[in-house]
Amino acid sequence: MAARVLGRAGRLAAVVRSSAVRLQLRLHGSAGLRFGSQASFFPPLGDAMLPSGSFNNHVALITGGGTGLGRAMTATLSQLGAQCIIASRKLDILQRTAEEISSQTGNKVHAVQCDVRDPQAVSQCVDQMEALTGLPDVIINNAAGNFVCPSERLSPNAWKTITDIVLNGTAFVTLELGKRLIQNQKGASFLAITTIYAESGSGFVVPSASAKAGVEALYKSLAAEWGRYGHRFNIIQPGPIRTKGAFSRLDPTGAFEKATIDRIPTGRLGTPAEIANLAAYVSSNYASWMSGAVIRFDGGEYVSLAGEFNELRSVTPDQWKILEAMIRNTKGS
Ligand SMILES: CCCCCCCCCCC/C=C\C=C\C(=O)SCCNC(=O)CCNC(=O)[C@H](O)C(C)(C)COP(=O)(O)OP(=O)(O)OC[C@H]1O[C@@H](n2cnc3c(N)ncnc32)[C@H](O)[C@@H]1OP(=O)(O)O
Ligand SMILES: NC(=O)C1=CN([C@@H]2O[C@H](COP(=O)(O)OP(=O)(O)OC[C@H]3O[C@@H](n4cnc5c(N)ncnc54)[C@H](OP(=O)(O)O)[C@@H]3O)[C@@H](O)[C@H]2O)C=CC1
Repeated sequence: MAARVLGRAGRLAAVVRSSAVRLQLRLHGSAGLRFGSQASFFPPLGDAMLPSGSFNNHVALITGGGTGLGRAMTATLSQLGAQCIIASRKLDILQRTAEEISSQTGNKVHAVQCDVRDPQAVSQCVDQMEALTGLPDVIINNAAGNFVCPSERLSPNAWKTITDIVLNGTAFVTLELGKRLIQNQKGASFLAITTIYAESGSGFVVPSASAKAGVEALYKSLAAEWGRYGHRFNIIQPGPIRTKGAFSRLDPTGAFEKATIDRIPTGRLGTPAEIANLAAYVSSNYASWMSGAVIRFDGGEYVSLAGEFNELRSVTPDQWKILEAMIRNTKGS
């Protein structure tokens, strides 16, 4: 009897061992489900989510509002009734965007040239804004600079350029407006756009990772300190959303796009309209109890990269039968 049981166990172990070799071969050949096919479960919606008029009589400043995600946020806020000011270095681009959005929504978008690295330029930009619209109700710190680069190739000026735009720029805009709003006893919503690797850090974008982490510390700190002046501070960490500015500097050949999509559990990149809806909600009076929040908006990419067993997604149901048998076969060993 014992010999029969041992014989059966031995045969099972042999089957399991040879199946395991086949399984390993197949895994190295990346068998299994294509993760990207899941996108059909998660179609993006493009229309504005909040009720029309949600930002009537509101003024919004969006840095980097001429392009990419900043442009999409400006379009949504403007559609919902806000008077917007967009600020960055390239006045021609700002003016084109402002005219296009104003003509679509019927609400005025103002273009103001400003390099956020220069505190004097920021102060002049706020002077200009005060004259045009008065102080803002909504501030979105969205302007950024970034490029992929091995850290051993970074010059001091490369480091300074990125950290000046991202951390110092955000601080200059936030402090200049904060002080004037406090003086005028006016409350406001501040939102910073960071990135998922502000939390984890990431090689090859080290100045950006360091500066974005600093922005998160700044916003969490001010959420605690300036609530007494009527100010809310929140953070959105976007995952990959195709914009010319980001993709041309982070994946210039396009070689990494497919692998990026494959690791996102919702099987696709985000869209500018989706983050614009989230930014509008966070900046609106519907979110008046939200402050100090860090909202990850990445289709699940962060947790997908973090979990060390997540690669097991490529194991097929048949392969699981084999793995399970192998694991059960360890009983008593
Ligand atoms: C596994 C790979 C996965 C790929 C995934 C696909 C994509 C995923 C997307 C996910 C995105 C996540 C986070 C995104 C964060 C972002 O912030 S994206 C926004 C990007 N947008 C911008 O950067 C717009 C603005 N950028 C610029 O204007 C410029 O790029 C710059 C350089 C930031 C600033 O311009 P400027 O002031 O004119 O500066 P320069 O004088 O040109 O340069 C200053 C110094 O920096 C050095 N430099 C510049 N470029 C590089 C480079 N590519 N490599 C190394 N060094 C560089 C330059 O030489 C200067 O230094 P020196 O004076 O010492 O020479
Ligand atoms: N797209 C993505 O996948 C992700 C984006 N993000 C973040 O989203 C935000 C928007 O990025 P995205 O729209 O993709 O990229 P863009 O390059 O389109 O946006 C960056 C904006 O910042 C402005 N800017 C750059 N330097 C300065 C400066 N010195 N002073 C003032 N404005 C400046 C640029 O305008 P100008 O050149 O006229 O100055 C531009 O409009 C950024 O904060 C980025 O870090 C985060 C994670 C993922």
